[in-house]
Amino acid sequence: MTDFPPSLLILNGKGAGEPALREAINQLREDGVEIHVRVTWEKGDAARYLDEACRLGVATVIAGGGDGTINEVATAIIQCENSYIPALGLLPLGTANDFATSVGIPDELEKALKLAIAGNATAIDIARVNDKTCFINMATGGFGTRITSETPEKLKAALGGVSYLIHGLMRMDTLKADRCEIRGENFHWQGDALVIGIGNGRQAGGGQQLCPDALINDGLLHLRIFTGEELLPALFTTLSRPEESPNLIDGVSSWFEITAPHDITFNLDGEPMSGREFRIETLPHALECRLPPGCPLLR
Ligand SMILES: Nc1ncnc2c1ncn2[C@@H]1O[C@H](COP(=O)(O)OP(=O)(O)OP(=O)(O)O)[C@@H](O)[C@H]1O
Ligand SMILES: [Mg+2]
Repeated sequence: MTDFPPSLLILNGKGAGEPALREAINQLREDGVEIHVRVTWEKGDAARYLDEACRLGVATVIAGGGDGTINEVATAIIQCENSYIPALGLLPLGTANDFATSVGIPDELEKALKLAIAGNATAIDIARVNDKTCFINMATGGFGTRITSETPEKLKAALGGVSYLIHGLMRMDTLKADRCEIRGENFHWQGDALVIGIGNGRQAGGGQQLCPDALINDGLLHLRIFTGEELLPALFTTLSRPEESPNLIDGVSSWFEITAPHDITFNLDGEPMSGREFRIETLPHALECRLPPGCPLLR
């Protein structure tokens, strides 16, 4: 175990109190593994800790948290100007953990931690929105957006991924289609959208497979639009039997442009961003990530 390369774990403060994690870290250290731990309090902390990781020269920066934490660490990695850039490791400690779940990170904390430190580093894509904000997993707009961005923190903590769906059902009064226009390579669509999913990864909102064929290292984004003509019934048949639904529009492109006459809120890995114009593009092979063998999201 002593030949494990050094790493720095960036732990989201929300999940830092876990005694099993302390135990697992202590065990690794006893086995001679060099592992630094830093805890975040607010947005921006992950980027500051990445600077420290570079100074320490660690091989891996582990994102300990949910999709939002992975997003912050991955964004900091691709913006890093150091000559040696650490790989990303994943330790799922969030609510939905959609990215980590879909790439096959083990549930068991100790196994996930070992994989994060010593797994094979593979180049993966990231998506960038309006030349600035990134997402590594999914951007969801419309109804799904409201589900995630309005789920109260406490409910999230108590119910895990399921709370996204329950909260969405409680807030059916907010269900409303958004008119928009979407362009991509060989793609153009205009109409009323209920949910828009744009995926580098496949699932969002606690297990909803919005882009079931997406791969994270193919340089492409997968788009799925749930059209709004039939509102609620459409959404439920679509989520349960996607292959039979007349309410789905799919597209694949390395970029998409979305414009709307009213503000759309997109959730980028679970963190909201509003506007009327979005240009989303992939940055192919922008960072290295330690993934399990046979990861289903690699081509
Ligand atoms: N100590 C802290 N307490 C509360 N929030 C924090 C803390 N540190 C960071 N954050 C914020 O937590 C958010 C990211 O949370 P994250 O996505 O990792 O967990 P989650 O939302 O519970 O899980 P998931 O996205 O997988 O459902 C970011 O907005 C970040 O700024
Ligand atoms: Mg989150």
